[in-house]
Amino acid sequence: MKIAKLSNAMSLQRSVEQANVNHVKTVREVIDHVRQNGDKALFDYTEKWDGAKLTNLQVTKEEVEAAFADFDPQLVQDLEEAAANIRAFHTQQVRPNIDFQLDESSYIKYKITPLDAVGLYVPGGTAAYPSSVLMNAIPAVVAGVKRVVIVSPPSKEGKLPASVLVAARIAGITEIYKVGGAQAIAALAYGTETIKSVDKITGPGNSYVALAKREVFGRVAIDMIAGPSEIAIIADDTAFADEVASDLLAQAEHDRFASSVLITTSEKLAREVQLEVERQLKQLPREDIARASIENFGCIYIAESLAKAVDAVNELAPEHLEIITEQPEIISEQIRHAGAIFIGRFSSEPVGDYFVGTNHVLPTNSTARFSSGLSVDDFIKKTSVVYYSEEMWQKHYPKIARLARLEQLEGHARSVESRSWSKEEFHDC
Ligand SMILES: NC(=O)c1ccc[n+]([C@@H]2O[C@H](COP(=O)([O-])OP(=O)(O)OC[C@H]3O[C@@H](n4cnc5c(N)ncnc54)[C@H](O)[C@@H]3O)[C@@H](O)[C@H]2O)c1
Ligand SMILES: N[C@H](CO)Cc1c[nH]c[nH+]1
Ligand SMILES: [Zn+2]
Repeated sequence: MKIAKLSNAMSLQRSVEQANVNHVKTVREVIDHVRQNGDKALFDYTEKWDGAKLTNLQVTKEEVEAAFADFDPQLVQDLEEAAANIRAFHTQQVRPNIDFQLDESSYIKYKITPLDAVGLYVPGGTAAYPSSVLMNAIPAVVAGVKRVVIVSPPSKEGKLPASVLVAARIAGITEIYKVGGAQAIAALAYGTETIKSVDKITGPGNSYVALAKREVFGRVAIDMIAGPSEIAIIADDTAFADEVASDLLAQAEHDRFASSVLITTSEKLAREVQLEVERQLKQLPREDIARASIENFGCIYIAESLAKAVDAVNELAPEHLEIITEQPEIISEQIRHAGAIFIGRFSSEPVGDYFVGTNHVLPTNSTARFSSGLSVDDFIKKTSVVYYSEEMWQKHYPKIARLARLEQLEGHARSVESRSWSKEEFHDC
C-alpha cells in the first residue's frame, strides 16, 4: 500500500468511469432485447451470463421453505436480530403528513404516500448478500410499500443462495425472481410476461446493473448509482495498526475497484499499517480482489494536522468514514460530507454493514456531497394538497391574478377570477 503526503490526496483518481463506458453498449442492447422479447430474453441472458438453464423465473414457496429448514438456526437468529435493529432505526424515519391550517377551514398539506411497487436488486455474481436484502427490503416494508419484489442472479444450478431466501423471508418478501444484471433491471422497468413492472428500483450491483439503472431512470425512479465500496479512515497515534489495516481490507475485499484510504497524523502508524495490510492480505480468502483494490485504489496519507485530514475528507466525501483518534466525536462534528460516520475503535464499519440498524446502501464516488444513504424516504412520495375556502379565495384572488399577469399568463388570471360569484348565488340561478 502506497504512503504519500496529504497534499496529493485528491490525485487519487478512480478509473471506474472508463470501465462503465465500455459497458454502455452492452447494457442498451440488453434492455432493448428484454423490451422486445420479454421472458425469453431473460432465460437466454441467464443461461449466457449465469450459466443457468431455467424453466421458471419465480422462486417458489417450497424453495424458500427448504432454504429455511436447512439453515443454521444461529444464523437465522443473528439475521433476525439484525433485521429488528434495522426495523427499529428505520421506523424512526417514518414521517407524518404535514398539516398547515391557513384559517378556520382552509388548509394546505404535505401528504405522504408509499410507492405502490418497488424492485430490489440483490447482487449475486461473486458473493451472496443477505445483509443487502435486509437493508433494501426493511425500509420499503416500513414505508408501507404494497408490492416489494426481489431480483437476484441464480447460480449455475438455477438456485438463489439460501441466505438470500432466508433474509427475504425475515424481511417479509415473497415475490422473488432468479434474474440478475441489466436484464433484471430492464424487466423491472418495462415488465415481461412473468415480472410486472415496478415504480422504483433500488439496490447495489456491478457496473452492468448500475448502468442499466441509469438507462431506465425516467421510466422508473432509482435510488442512486451505488458504485464500488469506499472507506476513509482518520487516525492519530492512539490507533492500533492491526485494527486500522483490517478496516481498510474489509472494504477492499468487496471489489477490485473498491477504495480504502487512511489519513493519519502519525508517520509511525502509517508504516505499521502498511506492513499490517500486507500481512493480513495473505489471510483473506478473497486476497486477489482485495490486493487489486489496495494496489490500484488504496493509499495512506500523512497529514500535517487533524484539521487538514478533516478538510481532505470533506473534499473526498467518502461512502464510509471511520475516526480513530483521541477525541473522535469532536472530529466527527467537523465532517460535512460522508455517507456514514463510525466513531472510535469499537465502531468498525462492519457494525453498520450488518447489525447496528443504520443502512449500508450509501452514496459513493463523492456523491455524499449531495445525497444520502437509503432510507424510508426512498420509498415514499409527497403530494401537496390545497383547500381554499371562499373567504380565503375572496381575500387573495386579486393578488394571484396580478402575479399571473406579471408572467403574461392571462388564462391563469382568468381561472382564479372566474370564481367571482358565490355558490349561493349559483344555486339561486
Ligand atoms: N453498496 C452496497 O451496499 C453494496 C452491497 C453489496 C455489494 N455491493 C457491490 O455490488 C457489486 C456486486 O457485483 P457482482 O458482479 O458480484 O454481482 P451482480 O449481481 O451485481 O452482477 C452479476 C450479473 O452481472 C451480469 N454480467 C456479468 N458479466 C457480464 C457481461 N460480460 N456482460 C453483461 N452482463 C454481465 C450478469 O447478468 C450477472 O448475473 C460489487 O461491486 C459490490 O461491491 C455493494
Ligand atoms: N460495505 C458494503 C457497502 O459498501 C455493504 C456490505 C454488504 N455486506 C457487507 N458489506
Ligand atoms: Zn461491506
